[in-house]
Amino acid sequence: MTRKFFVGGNWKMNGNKESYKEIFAFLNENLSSDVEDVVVGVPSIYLDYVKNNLPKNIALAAQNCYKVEKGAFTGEISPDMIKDIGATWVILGHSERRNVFGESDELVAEKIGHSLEKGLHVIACIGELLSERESGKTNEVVFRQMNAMKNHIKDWSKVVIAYEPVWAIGTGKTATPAQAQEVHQDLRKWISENISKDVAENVRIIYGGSVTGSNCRELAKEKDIDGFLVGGASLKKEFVQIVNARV
Ligand SMILES: O=C[C@H](O)COP(=O)(O)O
Repeated sequence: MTRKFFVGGNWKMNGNKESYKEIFAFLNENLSSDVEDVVVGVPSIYLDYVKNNLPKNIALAAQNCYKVEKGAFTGEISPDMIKDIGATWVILGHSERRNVFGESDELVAEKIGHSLEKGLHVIACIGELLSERESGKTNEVVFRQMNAMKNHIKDWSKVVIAYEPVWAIGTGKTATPAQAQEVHQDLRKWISENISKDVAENVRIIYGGSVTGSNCRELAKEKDIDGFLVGGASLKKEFVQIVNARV
């Protein structure tokens, strides 16, 4: 198994040019120059600014995009635009897009398909609500979300799957390592049976939901957890500890 550890920081709708300077400073000072596969997801209006100030070994992601090349879609951005400013990743299907903005499984899947066709790498997010977990539907929900994506993804090598239980996002209630591992393992089995053994073996499945400097090492010990998607803690110095969780 040679899956490379992957850490994404999702800044969500936080910060401004001034506050980002602190983030650039702690990344520049504390992140080893040979880190690989660290990506930050930035509000679209700041992508260009962050691109020009971020350490060069950290890749840049948009937090969303639309499913077509161009046109009359006020307020949207396209994968071509994301690439044009030098970003190489996009986060799609985040639970806030699904649950606050009502994005369906199908829309998320179409956005993923179009982004991949345009040459972006995708962090594809899935995860269940608390009510779904409590009624024993976790696997049903994440498999349904995966199934919608499956029909739109030809090249899985450019996809990282982020399993983010919605009840753990921004709540301080992290899934236990065992809870997260169980879903990651079930996802890998589903991928093996429904996509291919090769994809199941190689695709990175990262965990998101209240990951911090203090809980990241225990989570990172689990064999099917290949990294993290970090919200709140990605704006703080402890992000560096999370990047180094397996070092
Ligand atoms: O994209 C990141 C996730 O929503 C996790 O956010 P959080 O670390 O603030 O819980």
